[in-house]
Amino acid sequence: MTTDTTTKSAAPGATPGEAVLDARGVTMRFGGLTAVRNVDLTVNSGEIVGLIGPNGAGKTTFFNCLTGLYIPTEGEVRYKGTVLPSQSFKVTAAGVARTFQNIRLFSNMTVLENVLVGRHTRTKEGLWSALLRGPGFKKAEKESEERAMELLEFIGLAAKRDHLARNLPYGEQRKLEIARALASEPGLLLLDEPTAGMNPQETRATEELVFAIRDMGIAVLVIEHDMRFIFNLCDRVAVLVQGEKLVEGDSATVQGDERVVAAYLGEPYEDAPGQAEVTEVEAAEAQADAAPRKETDR
Ligand SMILES: Nc1ncnc2c1ncn2[C@@H]1O[C@H](COP(=O)(O)OP(=O)(O)OP(=O)(O)O)[C@@H](O)[C@H]1O
Repeated sequence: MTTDTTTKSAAPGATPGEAVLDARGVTMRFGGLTAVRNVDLTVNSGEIVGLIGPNGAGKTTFFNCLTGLYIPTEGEVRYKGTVLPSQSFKVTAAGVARTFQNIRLFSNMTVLENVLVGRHTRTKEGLWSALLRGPGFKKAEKESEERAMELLEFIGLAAKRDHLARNLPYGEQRKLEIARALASEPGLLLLDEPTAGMNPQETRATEELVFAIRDMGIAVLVIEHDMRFIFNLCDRVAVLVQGEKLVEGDSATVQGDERVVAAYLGEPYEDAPGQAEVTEVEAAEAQADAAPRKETDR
């Protein structure tokens, strides 16, 4: 594989407690369907924030708006005070990394190579330098490999550095995705259902891993359906229902909120959308399903 180079830093670090992510009024429409409506969300440095909601609530769409996969129809997303660019590789270079709901590894590359790929936004050697493999390139390549190995040690996959990604058990593939995201040296990590398909033991290990990532100084925003995982892990939890933020608060507040229970059980709650709005959304969804979808992770 080609790579690399000298480490470049992302945006300067946020002061403890300052907003790392500040999303304001984010709205995403697909034709007549409003998948995300006027959502505000902040993630402060040192925080782990959870984003929950029933299926189809707009969680992944919101993530896609934060990471440049979608350009929000309305609203603004700032990372450490600066408006994020609208292309995903620039968002990663700015300091926001993510994993996907469906694992997206380079399955025919080794574990180490997958992590090295994640470092490309932090390297600055040009094409000629890489082709000529001069001393600058070799030094940078060595540094990059050392950093990749540190990350593999951190997530517990160093012994499998030369295994093909596709031969790893499912839980380890998910860990490798996290290591690859960390390789871009982010200040904010977005995890989309990191424990999907994991057994309880793997889920507990992932919980520990996310705490360790937070302790490294990386703020975390996580989508997850596993409520025990979310409520153990998160300093704050926001609940999306039908594209809107219904509630936000600490775990106890959210768990005790009857509107959240109602949203999950499908029961009506005060100010719930009326039947006319529900019918409108269903019609728009049917129309969106019939239309060709953009080639993204959904
Ligand atoms: N590219 C797209 N084009 C049209 N509609 C879309 C697109 N992506 C998502 N949607 C619609 O937007 C709504 C929100 O979907 P989204 O995947 O963001 O929800 P989610 O909360 O992540 O769901 P889940 O928990 O099932 O993953 C759904 O009605 C979905 O069908």
